[in-house]
Parts: sequence; structure tokens; C-alpha cells
Amino acid sequence: MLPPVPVVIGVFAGVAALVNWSFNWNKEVCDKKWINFNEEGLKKDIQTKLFGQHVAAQVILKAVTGFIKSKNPKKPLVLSLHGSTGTGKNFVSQLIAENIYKNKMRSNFVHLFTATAHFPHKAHIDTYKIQLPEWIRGNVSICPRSLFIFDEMDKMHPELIDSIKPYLDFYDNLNGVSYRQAIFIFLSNAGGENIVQVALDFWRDGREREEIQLKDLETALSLSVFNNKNSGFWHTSLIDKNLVDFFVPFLPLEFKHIIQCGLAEMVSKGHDPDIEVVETMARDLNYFPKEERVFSMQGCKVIPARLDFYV
Ligand SMILES: Nc1ncnc2c1ncn2[C@@H]1O[C@H](COP(=O)(O)OP(=O)(O)OP(=O)(O)O)[C@@H](O)[C@H]1O
Repeated sequence: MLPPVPVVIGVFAGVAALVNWSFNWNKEVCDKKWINFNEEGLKKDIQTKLFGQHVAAQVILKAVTGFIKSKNPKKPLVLSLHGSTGTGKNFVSQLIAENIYKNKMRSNFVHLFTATAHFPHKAHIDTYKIQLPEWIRGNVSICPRSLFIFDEMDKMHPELIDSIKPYLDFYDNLNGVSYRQAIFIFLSNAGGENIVQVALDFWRDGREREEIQLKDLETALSLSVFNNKNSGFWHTSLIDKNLVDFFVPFLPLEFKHIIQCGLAEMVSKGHDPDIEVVETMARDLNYFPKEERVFSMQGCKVIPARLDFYV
């Protein structure tokens, strides 16, 4: 005998609910289960994984921790990271994401934007400058604690920069969306050569690298010394309204940091760390000044590819 219709419907509804639940239980949502700042984790990662960046480490740790712990931020956190290639700007942005979002860089609430890749055609700027704010607005309305990483900021079109300025500002809300929980990280090489100059001056004066303080680098990061037209523009336009909370300098890396990066890379590739292998690889890289070979030209960027030839 067949079961009565209401029982069949009930069983079907139950199965459907179970399927729906099992499908959704692991779906990332904008809540504490998925977004939970690990203050100690960030501190430890910055202290143990980021090499040779004592100034940036201190500023970033303070800025991010202070902002996330603040009950009532008046604006989103805006960090601008500056320095030459391969010094750890993308890397530290990843460490930040990893200690806020359970899904790390794969989180739906972490957004990486590279103007030259996402918006490559200058002729389409009028469309882009509508799309970019819409994209930010859409993401923050889904999750107020969104993280935006803008790479190659110095190559971004001035009108695009203008289009995102309102979201970095002190507004309570814009069209019903509040941006005060969001974090914006801008990455650029702008000012990198000035930071290098400070590091070189310290080295020539026989002073320890660790003596370099943020105040020694402030001129290097100041607007007056930026000569690139675009980076000058974005810097002016963000600085003039105090939209950037912290300008963070990344120092050029030395031989000993290349060794640290190399050993860490060996471990992450599943090898036993081998100092001889790493030293051989490190010696084959390019350094400046030419004679003394103090600072690495490409920072740690080429290490993952180079190491493969040595292990
Ligand atoms: N200071 C550092 N400490 C530890 N690892 C580093 C550091 N700098 C670079 N690395 C390693 O090198 C890789 C490339 O560095 P990263 O992408 O962060 O450089 P970048 O400063 O963003 O360079 P670019 O300006 O060219 O984008 C990182 O993924 C990391 O593995």
C-alpha cells in the first residue's frame, strides 16, 4: 500500500531541506565564522615571514590591528604601500588577508584589482569609471568588511582614481552603503627609488639598516619628490584630502634577506632547507651598487623560479 500523499510531500520537503542545508553549510558568508581577525597570527606572520621590512612591519601591524579593533571607524582603512619590485608589498597584503578571512586570498570578500589587466583599454575610460565604483559598491554592500588590493596604482588612469575617491572618504554612507569597515591597500613602485636612496645613504654612512625609521623615509614618500606624472597625480589627489591613512615604505632587500626568502621558498616547495643551494642561487642574482653588491635588484621576486635550477 502506498503512503498517504501528505507523508510523501513531507519526506520530499525534508530531503530537499537537507540537500539545501548540506549545500550551503560550507558557503562563505559575511559573518564571524568566515571573517575573524587573528591579531596574534598577523603579528607572528609579519615577524617571522616578512624579511627585512622593520618599518613597514611596524606600521602595518599597528594600522590594521587598530582599525579592526576600533568599534566605530570614521572612514575605511587606506594603506599605500611603496617600494621597488619584489620587496614584499603583495606578500604582506596576502598575510593581512590570511589573518582576517578564513578562506584567505580565495575569500569572496578579498578583491584584487590590477588596472592594466582588468581595464586595459584607455579608450574605454568612460565606461571603466562607471564600472569601478559600481564594483566597489556592489562588493561592500554584500560584505562591509571587504578587502580591496589595488596593484600597480601608479599606472592607474587619473579619472579612475578620481572615481574611487568618495569611497575612501569620511562619509557616513553613500547611497545607503557604509564603507567604514572596508580596507583598501594600494600598491605601487612610486617613490621606490627615493626609498632606495635613503637605504643607500644609511649604508654609505656605515649605519645599521635597523636604525632607519619612518621619519627618515617621509621625505622619500612625500609628494614633492615624485616625478612620474601619473604617480604624482594619484598621490596628490589622495593626499590632498587625507584619504590615505598610512604611507608604508618597503626597503630594498639585501643578500641576507634573499637567503631568508630562499630558505622559506625551499620549505614551501617541500624540500629540506639547504643553505648551500640557496647561497649559490643568491650569489647569481644582480645587486647594486655594482661593486659592493649590497641590495638585490629584483628583491625576492625571482626566487621561486630561480630555485628550480639549483635544487
Ligand atoms: N620582504 C619579504 N619577505 C619575505 N618574502 C618576500 C619579501 N619580499 C618578497 N618576498 C617573496 O617574493 C615574492 C614576490 O614578492 P611581492 O610580490 O610581494 O613583491 P612586490 O613588492 O609586490 O613587487 P612588485 O612591485 O613587483 O609587485 C613574494 O610572494 C614572497 O614570496
